[in-house]
Amino acid sequence: MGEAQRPCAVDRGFRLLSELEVARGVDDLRRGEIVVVRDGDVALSVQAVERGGALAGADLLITPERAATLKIVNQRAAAGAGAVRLARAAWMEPHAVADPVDDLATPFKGPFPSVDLGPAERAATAALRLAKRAALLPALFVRDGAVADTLVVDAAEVLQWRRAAALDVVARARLPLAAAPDTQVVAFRSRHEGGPDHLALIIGSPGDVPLVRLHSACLTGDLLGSLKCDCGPQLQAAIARIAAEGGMLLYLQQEGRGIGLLNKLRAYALQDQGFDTVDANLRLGFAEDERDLELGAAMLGKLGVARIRLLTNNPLKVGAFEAGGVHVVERVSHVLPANPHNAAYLATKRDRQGHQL
Ligand SMILES: Nc1nc2c(ncn2[C@@H]2O[C@H](COP(=O)(O)OP(=O)(O)OP(=O)(O)O)[C@@H](O)[C@H]2O)c(=O)[nH]1
Ligand SMILES: [Zn+2]
Repeated sequence: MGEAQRPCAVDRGFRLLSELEVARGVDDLRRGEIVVVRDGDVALSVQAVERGGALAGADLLITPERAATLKIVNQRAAAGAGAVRLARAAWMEPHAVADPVDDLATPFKGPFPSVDLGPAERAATAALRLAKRAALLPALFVRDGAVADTLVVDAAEVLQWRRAAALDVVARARLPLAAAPDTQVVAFRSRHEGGPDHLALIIGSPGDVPLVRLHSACLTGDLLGSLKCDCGPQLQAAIARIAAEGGMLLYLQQEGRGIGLLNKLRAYALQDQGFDTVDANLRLGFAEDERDLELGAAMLGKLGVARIRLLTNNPLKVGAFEAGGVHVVERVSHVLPANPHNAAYLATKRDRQGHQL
């Protein structure tokens, strides 16, 4: 598409135009199209190709977390890089490299022939970041060279992109809740993204230092009553508690600690194989927590709130509000009773993620 057909992007300058290209890159990758990251390679999601197939002449790009799971330590990338490139070998099935579901059933022989990325590492890291934003498994086919009529995305733009930097309030309305009839909803949209839309519930009359809960979406827990986590009871208890004194509940659409619903369900399949919630994320190639928790501070900034009491057991959330310019005057513990299905999950959060339970 020519620039003349995108007047609003051009009017607001090159910066916005390249942000839009990043958003298009996310969409293209999700739809199974090839994307080029500037100064890097052609990238295509492994999931876009049928099992057994491959992109001709392409290598594979995976994250350091997935590489560690596959015990790939024979290259510099193991020390702090954001991407690992594997030369394709005849025995290597790309889908099995990308998806850990069969790791235990069919262990790899190896060794994996890794390729030094050199200066292309930035573009490779950016390409994997795009895959994560598209809620795909972070595993890509990569091939040198250009492809005609393909979107070219700027690596720096991908790497510096923050959800919190582009929030707009799009609606504000009354939303009486069963447990808190005096509630208003404020809906936010993340600019340049088709979704997701984040919500703030303003419950009762918040004081100068309101009680705030930052909740991350959990379809299985919030909506279906899953016993695997504590999200549903935490959500309901937070609403009831905030209703008693006035405050806010921020509902972030960052399902599965930011890896998306389908990847969270892949993580659950790994948990059925015996891995805990942290190792399941790492085996899939994600960090243990992929959320952009500074969104919470950005939302409160739009609502004019600078000091809060925060309902959480998670020290990362306290740090994220402080980093985003909202002072956490007090952390208020939010522990709900365990059940036989989530006891191990809660213990992992305490022992491996520093939750104060
Ligand atoms: N990837 C992954 N995500 C999970 C799993 N279990 C729950 N989640 C997600 O974890 C998130 C829980 O977020 P929060 O309720 O904000 O809680 P928290 O980070 O544990 O911190 P608290 O404020 O102490 O409750 C939700 O996005 C859930 O979808 C899991 O096993 N794997
Ligand atoms: Zn949950």
